[in-house]
Amino acid sequence: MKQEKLARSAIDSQIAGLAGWSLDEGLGSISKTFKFASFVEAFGFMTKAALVAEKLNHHPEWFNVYSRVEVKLNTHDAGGLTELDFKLAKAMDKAAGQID
Ligand SMILES: C[C@H](O)[C@H](O)[C@H]1CNC2=NC(N)=NC(=O)C2=N1
Repeated sequence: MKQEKLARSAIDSQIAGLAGWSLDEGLGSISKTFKFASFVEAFGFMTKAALVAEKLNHHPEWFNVYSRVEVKLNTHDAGGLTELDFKLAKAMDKAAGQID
């Protein structure tokens, strides 16, 4: 399904409903750093998030060191942010909430 790139107004209202996510310069992506109590918890989060990402066919750019996971979301096919990025962001927040 072709995803439409969101306009600034739609991005603003979507980000207002999220906690801890920030809009990157150029409005091309959103980012969040998740912190956990241990590497095992961080990796558990990544495992949960990976399964959701695969189901959505929408994949994060992420970076992990020990208990920290830095996540960046965008839709490369659309060259910007789409509904799918916000869907995955919410699913990742949920996955993180199930960890600690
Ligand atoms: C061919 C395949 O469906 C596409 O490349 C999908 C896969 N996962 C994706 N993930 C993300 N984040 N953006 C995309 O545009 C995207 N496209």
